[in-house]
Amino acid sequence: SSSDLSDKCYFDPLPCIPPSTDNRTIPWGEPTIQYANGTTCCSSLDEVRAQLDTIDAQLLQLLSTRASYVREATRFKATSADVNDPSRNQQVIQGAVDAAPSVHLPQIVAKMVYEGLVNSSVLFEECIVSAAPIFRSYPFLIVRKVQHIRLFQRCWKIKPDELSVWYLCRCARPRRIRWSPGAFGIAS
Ligand SMILES: C=C(O[C@@H]1C=C(C(=O)O)C=C[C@H]1O)C(=O)O
Repeated sequence: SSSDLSDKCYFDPLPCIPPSTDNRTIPWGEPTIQYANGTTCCSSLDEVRAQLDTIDAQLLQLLSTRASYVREATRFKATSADVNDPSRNQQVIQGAVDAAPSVHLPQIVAKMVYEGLVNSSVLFEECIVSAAPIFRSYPFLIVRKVQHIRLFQRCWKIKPDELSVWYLCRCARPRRIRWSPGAFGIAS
């Protein structure tokens, strides 16, 4: 029956079915969504799209949360070459494809959405890693002249606004040495 054939649309690979040339009278068939209270959906394309818009907004929120963890993953990767983990990508995609039938999700949707998810996440992570400043921390830095700060910056690729770097400020009184955290360029 036609129901047997549409069941196959939930599995990858999709069945080879010759394209239909029928010109149907719409809406055809019966509503395929049943709510717990016994009512059904949907009676118009607008009603379908209103539901899709609500679901897409929920997906967007979940994708945002996922992206924040994807970003967090970069903190455990030393180089941009470490970002892409093909075996983990495959595990994530295959896990979704395998679980799809249990939640009545077409496997082709699971496969392509999760492929897009991991591939785009890798691009996002590569951008984050490339944009991140090189961060080195030092216990202290003895500085008497602004030129020395500039030299240190050049040698160690330290940015002047990195608060982890402290400068030692020698004050007017000899032997009295004061520790000050702060931005470069204002030391004497
Ligand atoms: C998030 C990670 O980085 C990449 C992105 C992945 C994802 O979006 O699930 C999986 C593996 C990595 O290619 C990770 O290593 O877990």
